[in-house]
Amino acid sequence: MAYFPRLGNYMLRFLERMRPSSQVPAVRRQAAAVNAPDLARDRFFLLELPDAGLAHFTLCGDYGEGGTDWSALAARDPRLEAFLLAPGRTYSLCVPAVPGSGYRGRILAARLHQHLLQQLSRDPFRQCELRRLLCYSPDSRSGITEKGFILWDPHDCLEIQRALQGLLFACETPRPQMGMFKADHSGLLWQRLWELPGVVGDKGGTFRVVPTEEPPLHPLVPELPITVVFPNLEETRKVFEECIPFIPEAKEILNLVDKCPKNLQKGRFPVIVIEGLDATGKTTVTEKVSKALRAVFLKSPPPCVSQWRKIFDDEPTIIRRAYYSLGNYIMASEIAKQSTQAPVIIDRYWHSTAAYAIATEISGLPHHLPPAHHSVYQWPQDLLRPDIVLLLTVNPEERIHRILGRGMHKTKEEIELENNELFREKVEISYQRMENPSCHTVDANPNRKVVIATVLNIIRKHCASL
Ligand SMILES: Nc1ncnc2c1ncn2[C@@H]1O[C@H](COP(=O)(O)OP(=O)(O)O)[C@@H](O)[C@H]1O
Ligand SMILES: Nc1ccn([C@H]2C[C@H](O)[C@@H](COP(=O)(O)OP(=O)(O)O)O2)c(=O)n1
Repeated sequence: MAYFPRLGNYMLRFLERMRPSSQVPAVRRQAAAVNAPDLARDRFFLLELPDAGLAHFTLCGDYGEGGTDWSALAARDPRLEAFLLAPGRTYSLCVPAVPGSGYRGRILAARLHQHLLQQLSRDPFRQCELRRLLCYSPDSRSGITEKGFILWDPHDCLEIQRALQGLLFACETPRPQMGMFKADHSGLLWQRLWELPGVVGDKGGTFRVVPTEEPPLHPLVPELPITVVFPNLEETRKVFEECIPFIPEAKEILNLVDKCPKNLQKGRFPVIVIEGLDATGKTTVTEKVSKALRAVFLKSPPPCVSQWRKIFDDEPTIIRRAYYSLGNYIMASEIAKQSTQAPVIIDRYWHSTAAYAIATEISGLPHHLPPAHHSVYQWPQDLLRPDIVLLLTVNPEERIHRILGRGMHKTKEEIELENNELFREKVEISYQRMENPSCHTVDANPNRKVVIATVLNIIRKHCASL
């Protein structure tokens, strides 16, 4: 018992009980046939497959009541089976929602999810493959989503099972729910939920994994405005207030927000935003263009909050995105002030906050992103608007060439961007769907001189005073 010496024999006996039998017990299947099993209609799951496709399934309770959709029970999805029944052992882990507690519950669940992610990225789990799992209600109005993982251990080590047990025991209630997948003698896929001894309310059981159709909208889309793309300052503020007990810097940032004047007005000079993925040339362009236009150059997040950036970058997305969002509101008061004196050029603003948040949150392929004109692509009503936003785009090879040429320390997100062409595509599509103001796309592949001339040309055409 390398991991949990205190649990001793008790744990060993428990683990022994949890090792699955080679077949789903016949009595269960018989009971299912007699008692007319019901699909667990309130819990659907979404699994991100290795090719970034999404597979959806639900669980069929073996003692359910009500109408039985036998055709659905017989349904099979070869992609799901290939992944969940790969040689070795596949586990599922889902962080339960904290019911009825608003942002507080979401933040607690997000922190537990982040904690599990950190643990599952360490030894002994390094030998395993980890994928995103989402539990959702098929009725998007009624349900709160729960995030989790699928963990594939290609070697089916007892050490991994023990370590997972330890993770569960170490979590406070409500504990994550764990299960593992198994084929019966006819190759049908089942999930067996783990039952924790001594924990009231933890139900085990074996359930048929039934593939379901992809819903018209990615299940996370309806809740984006309360999870990562907050529609206004008041909502963002609420998230940060809940963070104060465990991140004291949240209070300092809220104090800065409170010092900003209300009902900001832009000055008479134009406000220009330069957007784009990392290494598309934003810094190069903003520096040269601000010189040419004698403009004030601003970078977001602003210096008064960027000292805490690392702290918030390490937090779950709900907190991280609230940090960048508040940074924009603080930035707005500087824009209002400076634009009374001179043109203002800004390296990133709201469009970065929204585009990165959407692309990170929505798993799968570009067609899973929220459809064009969705509310998450709209500029917040209470945030000072720029006059023009330019989006620099370069092809993936050129961008990687520039990143390598720069040779600087790369952030986790930059590495992900390099490795993950799909993520890059999703950020860029999200940028291009932004509205009021939308982005003017600039081909930034040519040499610096050409790109700067193009940018100046667009700005001068758009802003008559320049
Ligand atoms: N048009 C261009 N052609 C070639 N290299 C460029 C061009 N624009 C910028 N670079 C180089 O690419 C790298 C990334 O540019 P940078 O302005 O820092 O991008 P960002 O601010 O978008 O991350 C830098 O080394 C920069 O000198
Ligand atoms: N206003 C802003 C600015 C940055 N962000 C986020 C979006 C990405 O996660 C990172 C990118 O910032 P980073 O400083 O790495 O980008 P550049 O180096 O300027 O290309 O910050 C944001 O959400 N809102």
